[in-house]
Amino acid sequence: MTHSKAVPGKFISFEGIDGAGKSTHIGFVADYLASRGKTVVSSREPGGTAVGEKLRDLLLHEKMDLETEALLMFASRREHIAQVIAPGLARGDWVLSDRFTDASFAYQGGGRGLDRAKLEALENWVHPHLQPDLTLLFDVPLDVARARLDATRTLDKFEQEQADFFSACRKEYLRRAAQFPDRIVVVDSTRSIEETRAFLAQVLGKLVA
Ligand SMILES: Nc1ncnc2c1ncn2[C@@H]1O[C@H](COP(=O)(O)OP(=O)(O)OP(=O)(O)O)[C@@H](O)[C@H]1O
Ligand SMILES: Cc1cn([C@H]2C[C@H](O)[C@@H](COP(=O)(O)O)O2)c(=O)[nH]c1=O
Repeated sequence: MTHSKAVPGKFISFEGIDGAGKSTHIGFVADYLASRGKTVVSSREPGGTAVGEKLRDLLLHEKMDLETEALLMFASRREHIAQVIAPGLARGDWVLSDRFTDASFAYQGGGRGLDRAKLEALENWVHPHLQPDLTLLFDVPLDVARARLDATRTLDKFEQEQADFFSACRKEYLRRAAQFPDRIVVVDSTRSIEETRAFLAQVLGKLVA
């Protein structure tokens, strides 16, 4: 339990560079948990609330100053915690979030080069006592992620970034996985969807037990 006050619910975040495959597996995780009697809330960042979805639209489509981008990510997060995450955990739900603060360290910190101390200050302000119970970091080489994205959709502002940007994001994600080994589980997302599901079931089995 990584919340300062004991809460009955659990919080799982899903991370990875764009195209790594995390969104594909959130539905599987939700079904797995529901089949074991858990009430599941699935959400995302930026977004997850009415205000957050408006911020998401700005963040994914408008060019802006790097610090504005970081601040808006944390503004969306603050609203998400207040409206969705904290109430869900207090009810005893299992809250699944497609991205959380590791993404700010990876993208605004690693990818864009924002000073890590500024991100830590924002983290300490916005959620001083809340961390996910488990973070699933979907990891793939850049070329695999890019091929998956190119095959599927029109690219947003972040997805249009170049390889060196994603390389720096991935490096920061993996650095954080090494820093927080008890929380972050690296998922080898080069494997097939079926193999990945089997691995996720093993990881979740330990948390549900
Ligand atoms: N293990 C896998 N093997 C092959 N294809 C996969 C695998 N996982 C996901 N895909 C495919 O890759 C594409 C991107 O997956 P997905 O949308 O889950 O990525 P994502 O990490 O959530 O990306 P984003 O962060 O940009 O939303 C989808 O078409 C999905 O079907
Ligand atoms: C939370 C968060 C997200 N981002 C970026 C990462 C992605 O490129 C987009 C979200 O799109 P997705 O398809 O829903 O994953 O936003 C970021 O840069 N910083 C953050 O804190």
